[in-house]
Amino acid sequence: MFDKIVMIKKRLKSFGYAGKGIKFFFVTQPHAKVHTVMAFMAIVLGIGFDIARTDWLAIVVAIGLVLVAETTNTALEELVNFVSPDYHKQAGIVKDIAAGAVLLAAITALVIGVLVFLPQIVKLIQT
Ligand SMILES: Nc1ncnc2c1ncn2[C@@H]1O[C@H](COP(=O)(O)OP(=O)(O)OP(=O)(O)O)[C@@H](O)[C@H]1O
Repeated sequence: MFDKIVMIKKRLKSFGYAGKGIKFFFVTQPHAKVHTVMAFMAIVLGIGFDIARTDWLAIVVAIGLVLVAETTNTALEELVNFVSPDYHKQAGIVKDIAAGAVLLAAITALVIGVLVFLPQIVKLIQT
């Protein structure tokens, strides 16, 4: 019983650390604000067009994918800045690849957004 309480406390502490990381991301990264606005717009459009459940799944995955890529990119940038504050070719490659991952996620999200909302917008224009 006591062991279980200790384990639950440890889990809760881990959530706290993760929350600190997410807070750092949203407070320090200008890109976080851009993604938040984009996600908000997608949610408003989804509600406005009353999109299907499967479309909501795609939108939620797209938003999550971009946020996961951006937070991971931020973590890698912090790590690189810590271990290699001076110019180093490999440090640059790590940052470039992490930035590339964000770009890939953003392009995927854009394609999902077009696939979900473009037919709705065309329908709206035609009516
Ligand atoms: N220590 C380094 N050594 C070599 N090249 C680096 C180093 N730091 C940054 N670079 C190069 O400069 C680019 C931009 O790095 P920077 O840290 O400014 O990232 P950023 O994408 O502008 O991040 P942000 O604006 O979110 O802080 C990297 O993608 C990399 O090519």
